[in-house]
Amino acid sequence: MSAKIIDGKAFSQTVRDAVARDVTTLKDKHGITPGLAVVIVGEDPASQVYVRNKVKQTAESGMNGFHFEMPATASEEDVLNKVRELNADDRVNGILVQLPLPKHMDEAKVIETIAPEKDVDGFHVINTGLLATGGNAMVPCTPLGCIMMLKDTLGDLSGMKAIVVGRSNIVGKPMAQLLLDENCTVTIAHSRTKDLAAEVKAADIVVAAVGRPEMIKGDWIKDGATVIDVGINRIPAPERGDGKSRLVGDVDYEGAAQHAGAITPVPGGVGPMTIACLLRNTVTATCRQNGIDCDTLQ
Ligand SMILES: Nc1nc2c(c(=O)[nH]1)N[C@@H](CN(C=O)c1ccc(C(=O)N[C@@H](CCC(=O)O)C(=O)O)cc1)CN2
Repeated sequence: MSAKIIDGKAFSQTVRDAVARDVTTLKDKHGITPGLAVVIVGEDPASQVYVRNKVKQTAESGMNGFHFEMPATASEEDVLNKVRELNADDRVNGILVQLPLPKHMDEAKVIETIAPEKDVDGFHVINTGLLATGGNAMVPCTPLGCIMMLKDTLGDLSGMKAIVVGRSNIVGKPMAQLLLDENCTVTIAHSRTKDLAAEVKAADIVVAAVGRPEMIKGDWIKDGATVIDVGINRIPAPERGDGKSRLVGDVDYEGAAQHAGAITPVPGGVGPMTIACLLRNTVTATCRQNGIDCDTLQ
């Protein structure tokens, strides 16, 4: 068996095109230009790349972008004050503080300071609570992108067995919730799970979000299963001979592609969908703040 490759780069472009159309309608019919504020603290090189892409794609979609860079030496209070200022700014519909934050800051405190209706990351406890109880939540971008790819690939997910490997607040837990909302039978696996191979083998849908390079082996995958690899791990690549590293996911891609029906690559799978969904969430937040039904925009 050779798996269909789920092209997150191409899919994210269709999401961004739809967002750009919605932004045009918001401007033309409602006189509103959505605004997204991105705050980065410190100089983590990967975060800088992600934020640069967010800022660029915000502008390309026709939204207003507000970009704030703070030094790693900034105090927690400086960051909280920036968030408070953005909460009060009517031009700003969405606020995102890039993670991870420097070690001396309490990430939860920063996230809980963002106004829940502007929390386009969906990390605020109000939004995680709404997601868990079937309310009108802002849904975290990476799980949202994963569920969109799964529905696009498989259609109705109802009754399927899904496993989420990883239980982080920003990916694993909301992912499991979204799969449950699609009527999947969901297992959440983690470092203490016994016989992970057998648990994965039973699943029609495997979402790997464990943060360990190629931990999920190819022969664990059930024939025909759909594999969504959230991992982005940079590992040494001596075979390149140029001293550079390479990116791999949490799944042994070559092995898994022999068994899976469909699989996301790394790079070019889940990653690009994360930023597209951030833009989608900013439009959603703008609509909700202005009493507009988002479904009427297209
Ligand atoms: N406030 C947030 N912080 C972080 C989030 C988040 O959703 N909100 N997620 C990640 C980082 N992230 C977005 O912020 C992100 C990660 C990866 C990609 C991506 O497109 N990856 C590419 C590969 C990029 C590379 O070469 O390194 C891919 O997978 O094709 C986009 C966004 C943590 N922080």
